[in-house]
Amino acid sequence: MTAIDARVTAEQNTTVPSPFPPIAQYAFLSDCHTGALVAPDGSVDWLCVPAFDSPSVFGSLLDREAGMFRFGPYAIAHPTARVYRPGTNVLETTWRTTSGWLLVTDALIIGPREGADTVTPHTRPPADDDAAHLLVRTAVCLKGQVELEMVCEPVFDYGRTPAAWALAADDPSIAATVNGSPDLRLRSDLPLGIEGTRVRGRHVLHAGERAYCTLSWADPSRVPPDSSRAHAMIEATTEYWRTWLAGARIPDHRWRDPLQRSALVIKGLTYMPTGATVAALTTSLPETPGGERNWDYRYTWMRDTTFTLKALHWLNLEWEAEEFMQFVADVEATEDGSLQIMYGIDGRRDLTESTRDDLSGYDGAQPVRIGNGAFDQRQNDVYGSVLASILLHTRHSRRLPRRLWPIVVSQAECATAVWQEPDQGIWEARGEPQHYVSSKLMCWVALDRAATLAGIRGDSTRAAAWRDTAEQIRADILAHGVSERGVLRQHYATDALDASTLLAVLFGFLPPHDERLHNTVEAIATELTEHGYVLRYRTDETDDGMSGKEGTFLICSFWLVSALAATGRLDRARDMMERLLTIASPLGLYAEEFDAEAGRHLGNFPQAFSHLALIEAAGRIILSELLKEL
Ligand SMILES: OC[C@H]1O[C@H](O[C@H]2O[C@H](CO)[C@@H](O)[C@H](O)[C@H]2O)[C@H](O)[C@@H](O)[C@@H]1O
Repeated sequence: MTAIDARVTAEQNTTVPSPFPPIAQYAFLSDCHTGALVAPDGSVDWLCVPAFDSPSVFGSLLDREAGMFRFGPYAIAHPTARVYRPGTNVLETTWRTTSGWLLVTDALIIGPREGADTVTPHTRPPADDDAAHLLVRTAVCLKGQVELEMVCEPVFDYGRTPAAWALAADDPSIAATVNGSPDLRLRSDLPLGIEGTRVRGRHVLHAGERAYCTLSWADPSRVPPDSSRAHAMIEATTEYWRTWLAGARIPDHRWRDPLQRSALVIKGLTYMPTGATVAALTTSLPETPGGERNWDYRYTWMRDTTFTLKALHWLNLEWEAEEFMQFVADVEATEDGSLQIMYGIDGRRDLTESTRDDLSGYDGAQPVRIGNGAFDQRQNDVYGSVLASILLHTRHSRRLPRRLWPIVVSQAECATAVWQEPDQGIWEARGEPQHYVSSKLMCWVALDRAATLAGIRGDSTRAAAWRDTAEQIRADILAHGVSERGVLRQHYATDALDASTLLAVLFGFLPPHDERLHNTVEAIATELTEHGYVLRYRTDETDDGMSGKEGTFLICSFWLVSALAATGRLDRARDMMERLLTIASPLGLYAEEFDAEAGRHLGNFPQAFSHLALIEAAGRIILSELLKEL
């Protein structure tokens, strides 16, 4: 049975339909300060303002009582079609009712203010002139007539504080919250009425007629006063995204659409004020349906972001690398000079985790976590991720910025100091520390890249010392990290497999023809897969401190594609890539995991990890195809 067949069967067998839409049914909007998830019925079920990691005002994603904002035809829940405007994060939803057709367009507004210079692909937008802190929703009746409904019911602080509204005394088309944090301002050309904690508007549109509503949480001067300005702002936002995307070098290939969508998702997960990226838009979408593997991903992991830069590099998008290097240069290291494994998007260090037991969780998956307890973990792969991206950036820009050299030195020293120590590993296991092979091989990456950087800087003493340490690490891994059958292990005390050892291929730890690499890739492809998709490890073989079985991990599946391509098995790589592309959400998005049994996405959404690995996998195959043609 294919994954799609399984999904159809699972849906047919469901007797009581869940009130929560499947994760993959959500559309993603972004203004590079925050993002929204729009359900198929036209309801914004997730929005945190003003920033990605702020408390939610619309939190129906995690509890049906925690706030929503619907704009669509009255009493109709299923749209006819949903698409992004090509090359943008602007959503268009088409509805067919018994009496007519309606088109709704949704965007979080981003781009230069009116009158400001147009943004060109490689020019940074003027400071804080990027997001209008405004959600704009427009509707046009395409045919016949349609009764349009708007219901706006925010609940502040993750569903804790219902909104109190007041209509503006001088303008009844404006409703503002009077107890909000921040204050919200709703404007529409529909007649507005306050019903307790919600504002509602309803109106019949005839063919050719338009309507709009906007919700703002900052500067009221940027709120469009009428439908035509609302429409113009959506056009400007469309232009903004297309202009940004035009700066990417995306090959003219059949995978152009998924590559573009992935680039737009990653850019949409970037917090423009600091250049940090969030790992995903959401918190606590479950990795195990109904289970406890629920995490808050609205933070910046050094690992995730540096992998992101590597992916953007494939698309020649270097501006983001420049921004993130500045973020790295600015963040505060810990006392021993090491970087934390993750930070807040504003660079803050304390991400203490708490649970919100008053929320039902997505489809009953509890707890809902705010903050992430992994923030002070020791994960020794981080130094390698950071140094690999500094080297990539240096090669691309043909210079090693002076401000980055102290980071090179401190990260190389940290890797030297810790590579022999056990850690929590790349998967942030909450069990006992172990000698994870992928952590050690990323320490090898750290010293290998640091040695190259020292050579570029002309520091031959450090270059030689770091090269020497890199060789010691390599020897240690080959002595203790390879099982008797010649496969890289998860950690030194087990023969269990772990998909993170595929990083040995991706970071060039051994030459591509090395037998141990081939054995590892084959073992993962055949023994660590479900329906052809890759698990990061088997939860029954690994103590990660959690209960419940999780889905297959999408980054690992794309890593396998990259590894197959890098080790010369191009046909298999291509086949697997095509299969992975078929399981994208209807709008081309990926969550963190895929439940291959039930054919559904699991975990936080959309997830940078999955999209960045898609870009690298596609890039490697396309490059190999080109090289073969030469
Ligand atoms: O599975 C346990 C851990 O899961 C999360 O970590 C995962 O997401 C991170 C962000 O994308 C990624 O960097 C890491 O490699 C993944 O394992 C969660 O954030 C952890 O707290 C949790 O222990």
